[in-house]
Amino acid sequence: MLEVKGLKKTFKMSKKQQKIEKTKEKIKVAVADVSFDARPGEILGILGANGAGKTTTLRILASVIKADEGQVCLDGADITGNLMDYRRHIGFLTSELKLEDYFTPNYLFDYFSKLYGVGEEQAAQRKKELFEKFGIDKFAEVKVADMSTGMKQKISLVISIVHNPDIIIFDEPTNGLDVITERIVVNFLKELREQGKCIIISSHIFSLIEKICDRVVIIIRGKSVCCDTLENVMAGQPLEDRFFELYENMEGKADE
Ligand SMILES: Nc1ncnc2c1ncn2[C@@H]1O[C@H](COP(=O)(O)OP(=O)(O)OP(=O)(O)O)[C@@H](O)[C@H]1O
Repeated sequence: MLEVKGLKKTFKMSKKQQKIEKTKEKIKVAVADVSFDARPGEILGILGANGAGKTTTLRILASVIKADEGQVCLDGADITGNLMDYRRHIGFLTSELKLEDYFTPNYLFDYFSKLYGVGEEQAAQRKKELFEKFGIDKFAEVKVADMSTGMKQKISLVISIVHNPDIIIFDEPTNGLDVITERIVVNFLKELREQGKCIIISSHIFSLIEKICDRVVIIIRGKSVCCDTLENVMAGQPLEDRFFELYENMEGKADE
């Protein structure tokens, strides 16, 4: 089980950012207080508006950046105790990932398999399976530059899990995808859940969270305001209505 306790993360604001956000504050609190847990065999959805702190939370979880405060524990042990070992357990798909134009899917898959120390035979078998599943096989030798956005997204997804991790962290996994690719990705996430993987996705799309998540964390202005089963979070209402109820509640508190 992955436990996230009291995360806080601040960033220094650039002059440009201060101008955009119309503030003189030098520090941006991206994550103020986030706690939740994620379990094997479930899809946990992190729901929040733009700028709520979802990506920052996932980057901390994926050990790309360090929290200022708080802890991430895997099966009771703080991940900072053995980061290299922890990283073998996780696959991270970030919406910020840019694939270099001149590489091919074949090259990228082999490169990342070697990086994760996956044996050649095992990597070849996994590549065949994943490329077939996502329809990448026909494009295996085509350069990224000549691919559609959907195909690039599928390649990014596949290379993030070359090492068959048991914790899968996907930031906005269906963003920018056409309906067919979205369906393939959603079905794949459900398949991974059946295999007992622990899946954490972030999204601002209510219908996606309602469709596939078992449990939900709602982040509002950097704070996790709930972490419970989808049914309990919804409390008999559409998720969107429930979200705005919690949102208005937080806004009210901020005005006090
Ligand atoms: N490196 C950084 N430097 C300064 N501010 C940052 C940095 N990263 C994030 N922020 C700010 O922190 C806040 C939370 O950002 P984050 O990307 O975590 O939100 P998000 O919920 O993922 O939103 P979105 O859906 O728009 O990506 C935003 O206001 C963002 O501008």
